Order: sequence, then C-alpha cells, then structure tokens
Amino acid sequence: MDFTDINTRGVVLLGCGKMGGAMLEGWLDRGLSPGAVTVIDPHPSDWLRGTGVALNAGLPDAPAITLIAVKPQMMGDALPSLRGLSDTLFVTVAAGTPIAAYEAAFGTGARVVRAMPNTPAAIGRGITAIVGNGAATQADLDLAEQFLSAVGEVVRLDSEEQMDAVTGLSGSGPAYVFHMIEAMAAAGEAQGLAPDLALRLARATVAGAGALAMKGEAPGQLRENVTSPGGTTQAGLAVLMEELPDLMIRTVRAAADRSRELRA
Ligand SMILES: NC(=O)C1=CN([C@@H]2O[C@H](COP(=O)(O)OP(=O)(O)OC[C@H]3O[C@@H](n4cnc5c(N)ncnc54)[C@H](O)[C@@H]3O)[C@@H](O)[C@H]2O)C=CC1
Ligand SMILES: O=C(O)[C@@H]1CCC=N1
Repeated sequence: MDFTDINTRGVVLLGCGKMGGAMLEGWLDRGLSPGAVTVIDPHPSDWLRGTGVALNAGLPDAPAITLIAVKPQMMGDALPSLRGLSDTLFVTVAAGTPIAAYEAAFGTGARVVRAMPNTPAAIGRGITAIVGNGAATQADLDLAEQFLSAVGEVVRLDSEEQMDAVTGLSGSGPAYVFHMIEAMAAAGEAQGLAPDLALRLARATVAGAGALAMKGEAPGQLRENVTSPGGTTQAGLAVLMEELPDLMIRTVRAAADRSRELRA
C-alpha cells in the first residue's frame, strides 16, 4: 500500500496491546512511518517504546485514521481521550461493541468502520472483516480496506449483525488452531515422541497444511488426497470426524454468543 497520505495526515491508535500491536507491527513493516503514529495507551509495552511512535502525546488535528483497539470493557474510560477528533475515520476492532456506541460517543455524523481482524496481521497474514456506519462513505470503506489490506486479506460484510459470527470464527480462530497444535503435539508425545520433536512436527504440519489450503483446492479434496483407502489417515479421521464438527459448532457458537453478550 502507498502510505503517503496517511504518513502526512497521521494515524492515532487508542490501545496498543496484543491486537493493536500486531497491526501496528505489520503497518510499520510495510511503510507506515513511526513519526506519523500517535498511540494513547497508559501501559505501553517495551516493544512499543522502541518503535519511535509518539506516546500519549497531543493528537493530530485530522488524522486519516483513528484505530480503536482497547477491550470493550475499557471503552467507557478510553473513548473520552479522543474527544475533539471529528475529521477522521474511526476504525474499531473491539469485539462486541456496536457501531451505535461510537455514534453515541462521537456523534451520529462520525464516520465509523467496525472491523474484526486477527493476530496473524502481525506477519501480514491476517483476515479482517469490515462494515461501515451510515456516515461512512465508499471512499472511507476503500481507505479502511486499503489500510487493513496491508496486514492481510479484507472482506466486507453486508450487515453489522454478521460481526458476532465473524468474531467467533476468524477473530478468535487463531487460538483454536494454536490449541490444535498443542493438542497434536501432546498426542505425539503420548505415542512416545520427545516433546520438542512432537511440537516441531505438529507446528510444521499445521503451517504446511494451512499454506496448501490457501492454494485454493477444496479442503475436502485435500483431505482425501492424504487418505489412502484402508490406511492410517482413514483410521485417524474415523475418530476425529466423529467429534470435531459438533465440537467446532459449539466452540464458534460459544465465542459468537460471548460477542453478543459484550454488546449488552
Ligand atoms: N487479541 C486478539 O486476537 C483480537 C482482539 N480484538 C479486539 O482488540 C481489542 C484489544 O484486545 P487485545 O489487544 O487482545 O487486548 P490487550 O489487553 O492486549 O490490549 C488492550 C490495550 O489497551 C490499553 N488500554 C487500557 N485502558 C486504556 C485506556 N483508557 N486508553 C487507552 N488504552 C488503554 C491497555 O494498556 C492495552 O495495551 C479488544 O477490543 C478485542 O476485542 C479483535 C480481534 C482479535
Ligand atoms: O477474545 C477476544 O475477546 C478477542 C476478540 C477476538 C479475539 N480476541
């Protein structure tokens, strides 16, 4: 992405923990100038202090983008720090908190894009779903999409209602996959492998399978390509496929339900 305009107008980041930090890391790697970034965060990490961004300083007049990346529970304390900003596009990544909450804080004319990213953004491999409010123009959505594309794929949603399901699937999803690596490694250990070897095999298997899946062939076909009739995979899948579909439905539903609760 061409960061020229954004580097001129500046970017404000409210909250720079795990998610805000992952995205900032990706943007800085791809050409966002540290001098263009103002971060408001009462507990800046050592990494953040080392980046050269302005920390807890005065806000620029009309930053191109103001990214909100605090926990939904902190929103009430945090949003007043942004009071006075009007000529900016607010992009929020908070789970649960509805667009209406930002309109209540900044006025109904405020341009707001609600986004749900995930932490692989730190290496440019995230996926972010976005939806704008009534005041956000096509140009605003294009800007948000361009900016977020610098750290991975972007998909546009038809309605804000879809955000809870997206949060349960791709927002929280990396944690499910990391747990899968942990569980596969533990299973390898249970079959007699040393812990470091089991972890190495599990991690590379998930990473390699993920990369192969991204080539576009249907995952079901890729699964069949591994499965020799009467072979080892078939024996393993007979166990996994009995449990996993229902377990995944319950997992994503629990996360989506929690997203709905956070809205209340
Ligand atoms: N961690 C993840 O994988 C994802 C997180 N999100 C959303 O991102 C947001 C942040 O989550 P995390 O980064 O995981 O949490 P976090 O706890 O790592 O980061 C929150 C940051 O906000 C700062 N903060 C607290 N009070 C503040 C205030 N009054 N003003 C400014 N900053 C303040 C904290 O010091 C901390 O650095 C949440 O709303 C979450 O729903 C969305 C997608 C994925
Ligand atoms: O756990 C959470 O609430 C946040 C939202 C999606 C991923 N992490």
